[in-house]
Amino acid sequence: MEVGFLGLGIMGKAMSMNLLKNGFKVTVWNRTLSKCNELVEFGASIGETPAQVVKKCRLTIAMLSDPAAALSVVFDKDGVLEQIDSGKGYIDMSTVDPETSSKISEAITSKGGAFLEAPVSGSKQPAETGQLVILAAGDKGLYEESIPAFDVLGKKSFFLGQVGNGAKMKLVVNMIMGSMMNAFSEGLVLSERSGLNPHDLLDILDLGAIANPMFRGKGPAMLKSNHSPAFPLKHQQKDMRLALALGDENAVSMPVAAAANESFKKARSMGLGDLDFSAVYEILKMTKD
Ligand SMILES: NC(=O)C1=CN([C@@H]2O[C@H](COP(=O)(O)OP(=O)(O)OC[C@H]3O[C@@H](n4cnc5c(N)ncnc54)[C@H](OP(=O)(O)O)[C@@H]3O)[C@@H](O)[C@H]2O)C=CC1
Ligand SMILES: O=CCCC(=O)O
Repeated sequence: MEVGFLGLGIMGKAMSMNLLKNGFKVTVWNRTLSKCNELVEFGASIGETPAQVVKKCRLTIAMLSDPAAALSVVFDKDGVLEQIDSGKGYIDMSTVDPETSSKISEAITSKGGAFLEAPVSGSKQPAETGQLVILAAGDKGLYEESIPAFDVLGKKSFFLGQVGNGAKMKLVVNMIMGSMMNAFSEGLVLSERSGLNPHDLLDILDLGAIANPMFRGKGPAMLKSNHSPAFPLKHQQKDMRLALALGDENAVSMPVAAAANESFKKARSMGLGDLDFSAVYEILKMTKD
């Protein structure tokens, strides 16, 4: 199957590589076109614009940084809208808010195309090994047609109904994750400052009711101040902001998430946005009496 792929950042590169390795023909585009070269070495073709990719492929997947990028790739000159038509599908796997997703959906479907939002849970390594969790919503027919690709990209796909539900689910999950990362970081700092060995804390957490892959996977690197980016902090802060807006719309009080968002914002303002979101630990560590 010929698949187009727009956006070759941390996630898009790993996902498109996975499709190539599993026998899909892939045509890639990235705003910084030089990032396509590595994929070409593995057999990908290059589309010079999003429109060219859509013209060539029946299915096009996008994995872009944020709502502004997702909208730009669809609506700007040489964008997806110029070539989408009936018989073609567009799948946006970026993490965006439901309003952005709905805007894109309306534009695509008004030109006869099919649209699916399909944000993912899971980071760089699950993207490399095809272990993502796919949170799809929108056109059911396109979802079914996309299952061979989703089976390569993920370990499980959910179809959540109408457009917006995938985006909302993803924001809820990441809101919880961002809050957990803050609580975890505070716990590491508290253990160190109160004279405990934080490595003992990691071992104890891992044996108890709140053991989880995030603490297990990131804890040891955090204690070495290694925040090599798997999930950039700037994207986690974007997700907290979008989740808080969803909370506003639904009159849900979220003081824990709001506090976590402040920590991520502070970390961004200190230039840590391109590091892993675990770097929020560094700003909590800086707080002194
Ligand atoms: N990293 C992770 O663990 C996960 C990330 N996500 C979500 O997936 C999406 C991608 O994340 P990730 O790969 O980490 O992000 P990166 O920052 O590594 O990549 C972002 C991509 O978006 C492109 N881009 C940014 N702005 C624009 C624009 N205005 N027009 C066109 N392209 C643009 C970048 O192009 P260029 O190379 O030119 O800068 C790049 O291809 C985000 O929505 C993120 O929240 C979801 C699950 C996990
Ligand atoms: O959006 C990013 C999610 C990262 C993860 O699920 O580990």
